[in-house]
Amino acid sequence: MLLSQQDPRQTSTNCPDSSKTPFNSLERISLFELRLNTIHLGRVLVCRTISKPIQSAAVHVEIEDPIIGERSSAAQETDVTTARLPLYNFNVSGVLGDVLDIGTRLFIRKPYCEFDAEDGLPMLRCYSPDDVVLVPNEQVDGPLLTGLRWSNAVSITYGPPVKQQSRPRSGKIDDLQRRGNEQFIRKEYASAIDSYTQALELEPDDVALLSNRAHAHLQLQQFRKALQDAEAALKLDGANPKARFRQAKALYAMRSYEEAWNSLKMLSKATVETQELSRRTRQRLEEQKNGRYNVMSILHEARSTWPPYLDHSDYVGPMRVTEIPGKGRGMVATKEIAEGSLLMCSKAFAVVFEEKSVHDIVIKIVDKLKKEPWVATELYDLYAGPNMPPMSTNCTNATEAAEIDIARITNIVIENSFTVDKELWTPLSSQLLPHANRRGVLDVGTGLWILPSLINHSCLANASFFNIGDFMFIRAVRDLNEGEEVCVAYVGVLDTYEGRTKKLEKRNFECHCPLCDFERAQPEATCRRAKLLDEFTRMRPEIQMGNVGKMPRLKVIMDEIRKTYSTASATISTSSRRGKKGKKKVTAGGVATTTSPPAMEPHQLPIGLFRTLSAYSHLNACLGQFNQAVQALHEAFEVLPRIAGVNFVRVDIAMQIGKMYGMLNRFDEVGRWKKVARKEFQMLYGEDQGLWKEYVDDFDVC
Ligand SMILES: C[S@@+](CC[C@H](N)C(=O)[O-])C[C@H]1O[C@@H](n2cnc3c(N)ncnc32)[C@H](O)[C@@H]1O
Repeated sequence: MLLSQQDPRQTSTNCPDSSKTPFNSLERISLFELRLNTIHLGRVLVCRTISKPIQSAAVHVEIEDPIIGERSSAAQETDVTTARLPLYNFNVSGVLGDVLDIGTRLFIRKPYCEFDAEDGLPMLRCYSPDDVVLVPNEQVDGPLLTGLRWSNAVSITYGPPVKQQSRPRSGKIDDLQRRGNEQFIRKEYASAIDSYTQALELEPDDVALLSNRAHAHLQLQQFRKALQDAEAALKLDGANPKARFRQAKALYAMRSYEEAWNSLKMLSKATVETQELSRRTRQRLEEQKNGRYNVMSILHEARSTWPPYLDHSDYVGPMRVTEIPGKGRGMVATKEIAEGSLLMCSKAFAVVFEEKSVHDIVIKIVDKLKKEPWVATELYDLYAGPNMPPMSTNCTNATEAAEIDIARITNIVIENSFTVDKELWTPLSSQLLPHANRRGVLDVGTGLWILPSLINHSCLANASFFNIGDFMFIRAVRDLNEGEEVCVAYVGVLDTYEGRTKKLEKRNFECHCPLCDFERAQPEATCRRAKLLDEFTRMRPEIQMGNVGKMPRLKVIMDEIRKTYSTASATISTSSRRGKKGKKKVTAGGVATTTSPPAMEPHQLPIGLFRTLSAYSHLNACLGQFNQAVQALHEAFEVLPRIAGVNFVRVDIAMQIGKMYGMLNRFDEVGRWKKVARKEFQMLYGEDQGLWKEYVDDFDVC
């Protein structure tokens, strides 16, 4: 509404006016023309209500202007001006909702408009009930109504009531409907559905029954059935607002946001419920189309909801599913993708938030299949292990039961599920870094996500994932070439070759990432390194406690690990240079089969040194030898390139280096390393300022 600011309580005209002045002698004014804080004497506002009235200190209702003149039907919906109207001293004999039903036309004398003290939005005021007249529905014409048309938002036919052509409803149907309604109010939704169904058997074309049954299905989260009923009702009466709203609600719940939006557009935006659903639908479309998520607010949402099942859209970046030789299906980039880009956001198919057995999530999935049988198609399409060939099912009908194959579901969970964290910062850093002890060990659960399940593993993964509640976000941690395979890490790269291989063996495959191939080709050096790291692992608790007596042995272990790499690199081609990008192997099908190469060749990545360097830095810091401590951290940062799965460690290390420089009064370096940490952080979580601040505050506390 366009409003011009004037002095409070100013009158717009000197024209004498009283509550007795006949309406027909007043000049009509539109909402659009109203000036702020002005009593428009001699004027009358003709409008109609577009929401149900709410009774508090005043009766509150929303109104809209009529459409004046010829305008296209597309313009009608968007050009209509609406406003809020509190009616004080408005005494009603009878049910308020009946007296002031949606679509009631009002004449308002001396309209006055001001800003609401609470929310600062403009609204109309009407203190005297004599200044408001309700125009009966039957009255079509009259001087003030001449030439007025209304928007399509509220579909009401004005004029004398049309004689119903349809045959009268039998008393039995009325009884069944009443029973259904009572059951609905008692939240006995299944029984209500039963009653409406019995009534519909007698009268299949009853709009109210279909719409009510849709409502009951919505309560039971039987969205497809709700949609079927709402659509059947709309076929009989396309202007039925309840059926339309239920159609939109079902479509929203089924994550068909575009269709939900189209449905909402056909409906009045007047009610609070409709407006709220429209707002949420627009947000979901923005997320789905542009991958724009407010991560911080999603985090707040997850922290204030239990269980944190969140209401957000899925997003898929420039990637496609394709066959990857030796790996089954996988995902590849369809164009060059910059590091830090969001690749995917996905809502879990099923999730348990506490540490529970596989059985618990299987039960959840079975429940879901019973409620929404059509989701079986995407579930059974997932990899179910080497001994279970793919199963195709095409369960599209809401009433059709999905085949419940417990053995297959169990296998699918084992092969595809991800661990679920309750908080964002992974516990990995607190295990590795003695200084970093933030939120402690996190409660973990298990989740199954459909599209992320098609992403294969690499120890040198280029995509990292994290979850907030039941939402998974996946980002590229390095630049990706077009056609390059997108991989996440199923196991941590800081584990030894043997450790990683054993874990992957359980999943029935052997990893052929450049690091695994390199370590496999150097069995002696790899085995020696594993033994040294084993010894280090045993010493680590004491190192973490600050036992500086362990320093000499730690130094020996570190030097020995360093040697295992120099032996290996002497026997491996030394043609690759530091910083050189790896080459893609392109198959006949044109698909790159390598994962994104890290900045260095594997034998130049002495990743196994990382943990000892970090521990060595810690002991030096305990001795107050900050120069040596910071030097070791620098090396730790160098030996661990940006690899998904452990990249949070780089954020931590960069922060540690900054902190250490602070001890040395090198404040220029403090700022520089904070920037480095910020960049690493953005690779994982995007550019959310609030999230970064929370992390920094957390870090400063420890
Ligand atoms: C979560 S699924 C990944 C999608 C799967 N490739 C598919 O076709 O549905 C995990 C399975 O994919 C295969 N896989 C994943 N990463 C692999 C890799 N690096 N090398 C070989 N097979 C791999 C293994 O069979 C593994 O058990």
